[in-house]
Amino acid sequence: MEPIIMAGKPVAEEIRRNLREKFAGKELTLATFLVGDNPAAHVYKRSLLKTAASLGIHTRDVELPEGASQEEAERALRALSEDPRVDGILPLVPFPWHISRMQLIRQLDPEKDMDCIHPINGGKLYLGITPWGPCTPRSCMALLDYYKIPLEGQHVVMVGYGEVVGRPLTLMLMGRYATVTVCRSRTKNLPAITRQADIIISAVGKPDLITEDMIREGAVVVDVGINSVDGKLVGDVSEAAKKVKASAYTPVPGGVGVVSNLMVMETLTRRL
Ligand SMILES: Nc1nc(=O)c2c([nH]1)NC[C@@H]1CN(c3ccc(C(=O)N[C@@H](CCC(=O)O)C(=O)O)cc3)C=[N+]21
Repeated sequence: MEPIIMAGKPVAEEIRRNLREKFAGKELTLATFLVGDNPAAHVYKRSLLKTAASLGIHTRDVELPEGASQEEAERALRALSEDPRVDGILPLVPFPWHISRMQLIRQLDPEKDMDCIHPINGGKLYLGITPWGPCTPRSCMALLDYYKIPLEGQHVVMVGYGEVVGRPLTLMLMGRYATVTVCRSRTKNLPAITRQADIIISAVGKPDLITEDMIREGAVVVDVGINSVDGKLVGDVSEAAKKVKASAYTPVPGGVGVVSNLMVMETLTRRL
C-alpha cells in the first residue's frame, strides 16, 4: 500500500490562517539568536525569518561567529532580553562546544523564551504546568494529530534524547498515554528496538541513521532530523526506507520543520 505522506504544509496553513487574524494590526518582534556554524540552526533561522515576515511580524537577526566568547554571547542575549521592543527570542541550538549553555541561557528572559529552554520553563514543562512548550515537539504532535495517528497505548520508539526535541517530546507522548522507549547513542542493538515500534521518531541529526531494516512494515515514521548532505537537506531516515516500509511518514524537507516555524509564531501570540 502507498504510504501516507505526512506533509507539513496543510498543518502549517491551518495554523497560519488562525494566526493571521490574531496578528492583524499588531506589532510584534521575534528575535533569532544564533552562535556559530551549525547548518541545521542556519536552516531554521532562515525559515523563521521568512515565516515571521510573511505574517507581518518584525524580526531581529542576532548572529555571532563560531569563535564568540561566552561573555560576548551572554551580553548579546541579555541585550535582547532587556530590549522592550523584542517580544520573543528563539535561541538556536546547538551552541559551539566552548559555550556553557546553562550559563548562557540564564541571560534569556523566561517570558520571551519561545522554545522553553530556560530552566524555569523546562521545570514547568517537566511538571506539566507550562502553558506552552518547545516548538519542534509541538510540531510533531500536531502532525501526528492532523494525520490521525493514534497514540494511546502505542509503542513509540524515540531515537534521541536532546533537550529541545527528544526529552520534551517523550513527556508529551507519555501525557497522551503512549508507551515510549527512549534510545540514544549508547543504546545496545538499536535496530532490535526500533523494529518493535508502532511509531519511530528520530531526532538525532545523523543522515541514514534509521535504515530500511530497522523499520517494521507499516510503522509510522516521524523524521525530525535536519542534515545537510552535499548541499541537500535530508532527514535521519532515508526517504527510500520510509517509502518502502512505513504506512505514514513525514518527509524531509516538507515535514516537521515546516510546522515548527508556525509553532514559534503561535507561541509569540502569548505576548499579545
Ligand atoms: N532552540 C531550537 N529549537 C529547534 O527546534 C531547533 C534548533 N534550536 N536548532 C536547529 C534545529 C533545526 N530545526 C529546523 C526547523 C525547521 C526547519 C525548516 O523549516 N525546514 C524546512 C526547509 C527549509 C529549507 O529548505 O530551507 C523543511 O524541512 O521543509 C529546519 C530546521 C529546528 N531546530
